[in-house]
Amino acid sequence: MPGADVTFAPVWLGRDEADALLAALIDEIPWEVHRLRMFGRWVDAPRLNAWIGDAGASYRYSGNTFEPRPWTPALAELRDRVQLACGASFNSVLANLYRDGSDRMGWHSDDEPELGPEPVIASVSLGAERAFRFRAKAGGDVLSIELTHGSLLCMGAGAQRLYKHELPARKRVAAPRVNLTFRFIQPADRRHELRSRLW
Ligand SMILES: O=C(O)CCC(=O)C(=O)O
Ligand SMILES: [Fe+2]
Repeated sequence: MPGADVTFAPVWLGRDEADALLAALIDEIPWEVHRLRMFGRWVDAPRLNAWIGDAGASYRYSGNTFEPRPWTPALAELRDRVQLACGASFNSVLANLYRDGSDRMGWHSDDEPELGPEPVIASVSLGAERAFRFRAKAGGDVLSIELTHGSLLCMGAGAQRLYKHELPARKRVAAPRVNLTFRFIQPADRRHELRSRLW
């Protein structure tokens, strides 16, 4: 991917560990339906979500402000390992539960101001294998990769600034998939500093 620092480990977790983690997360995460503002209307997100993180790591997207829920035991342990693997620090995670192949996420970049100018975002996938697609904002071909059970995708510099990504529906899939995107939310005072530097 020209200009973007993206790495992918298809078998980051072994099968037994990935199976156990999938079951634990479906059970212990407080899943909810997030309502999103789209083209002036409020709609239910086509998946379940939870925003989890350190106190103060609140996140604004699609017309909402989400206050973080506390780390669960499995997520706190996983965060430490993801930090080592991707070489970055994370204070929060957006958890996505795709109940079956109809659940999906549309084209977007994770470029909200609280993520800072060149965020590192680490994405762990568990459960049903689904396609993940990148498209350069400048145009050109779509790049598709299969996000396997137990895989780790690190999206670094350039990935959000230059590209959009999506998780399209895959109707034949009946099994659930959990995806975790670990993020670093800039503290509120630092956000102010980042914004005022633009003026
Ligand atoms: O489910 C995925 O693999 C992608 C999730 C995603 O792009 C996000 O949470 O921002
Ligand atoms: Fe994303």
